[in-house]
Amino acid sequence: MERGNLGLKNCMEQSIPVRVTRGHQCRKTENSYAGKVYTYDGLYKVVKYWAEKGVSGFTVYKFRLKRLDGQPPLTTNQVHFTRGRIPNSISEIRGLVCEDITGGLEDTPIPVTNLVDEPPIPPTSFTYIKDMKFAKNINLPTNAPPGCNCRGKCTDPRTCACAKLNGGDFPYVHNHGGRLIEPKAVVFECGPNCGCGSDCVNRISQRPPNYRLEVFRTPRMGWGVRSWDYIPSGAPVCEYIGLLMKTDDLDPAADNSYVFDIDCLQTMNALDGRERRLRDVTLPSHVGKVDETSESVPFCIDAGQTGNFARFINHSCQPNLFVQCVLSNHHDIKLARVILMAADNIPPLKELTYDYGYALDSVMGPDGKIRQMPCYCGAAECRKRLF
Ligand SMILES: C[S@@+](CC[C@H](N)C(=O)[O-])C[C@H]1O[C@@H](n2cnc3c(N)ncnc32)[C@H](O)[C@@H]1O
Repeated sequence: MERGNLGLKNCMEQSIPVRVTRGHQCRKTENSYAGKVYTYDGLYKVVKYWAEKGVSGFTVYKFRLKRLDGQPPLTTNQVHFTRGRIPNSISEIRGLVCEDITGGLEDTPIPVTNLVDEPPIPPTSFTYIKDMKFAKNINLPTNAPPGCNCRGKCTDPRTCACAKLNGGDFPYVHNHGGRLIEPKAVVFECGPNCGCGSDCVNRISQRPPNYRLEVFRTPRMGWGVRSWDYIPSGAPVCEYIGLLMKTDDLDPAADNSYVFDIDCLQTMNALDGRERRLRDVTLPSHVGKVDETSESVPFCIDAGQTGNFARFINHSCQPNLFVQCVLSNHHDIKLARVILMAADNIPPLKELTYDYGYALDSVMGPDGKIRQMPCYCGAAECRKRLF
């Protein structure tokens, strides 16, 4: 015996458990280069081995493995189960109430389904946009950062000026269409004055969303969003798009459920420690000061009337997305782009969620009284209140 066979025999004789990984065939288009998806099955004990003649006449060793008790149930069946539920065409979508909420604006249509209401209704009173709108009194900085001198794609972090802003390396890696290596205080992407093109690894969040998404009616949280595709950890899912405006101009009496405060300080502080986040980048002085003493943030994105699908993403106390502030066209941190990124490997059909970041008792009604909202995220560690 040699290599794997010998290893398994030794594990049996010395009672050492082995880790089992199973390979499942999948279409090559489903985010797999090899045409296989692998799932971890857990720890097994090798209970027996024997030799047989294989089909080509060689001796083949076979092993019987028994799964150890006390481990979480196998997820192997779920891999087949969720794939089986993903529609192949519009006519297969159950509960379809709108074929494409984007009205053709996004490259991939986003259908809306409702299997909850009777009669089923689509979302109302909102217009889909895919690019940010700006309130009249918002002036984006006009002096775009000088950028890098790279050509084509940025590849050498030692010479790329944008990599230097990110602490000396590129924040993203290319694989799976581009993934953020780890959450950062702020990500500096390449911008209009950089020599590189749209394929550059340091422009990943500027590319259009490339997952097959669905807006669906949840039983208790209104509309929600899920993906039919597997989303790898660190992949940008979308930018929060709506009307960028001054927070002071919000009508306190209006329904502000779709307002996202551009609060990079809060995301840098990892939502009061609820999120894992490294303070690994010292902010260059030119990005503008985040006022650590101020209670309110100067700018917000209101997606109430107009917005993209990010406005339908619900809160969870154990979310699978996180908020990443990104600077590209300018370096004013108060007006950073808000990108939602995968915090985990997200299997198909799992609802996409992020932590809205509210501190409890922090939301006041127009009457000045504290408002409370129950949380229905269903997470094991749910705080039971959104705010
Ligand atoms: C940005 S919207 C999200 C989309 C929304 N569900 C819809 O139907 O359009 C925020 C609102 O969704 C609801 N919501 C989001 N997450 C929730 C949660 N975990 N528990 C209860 N309601 C939630 C609340 O009504 C909240 O004000």
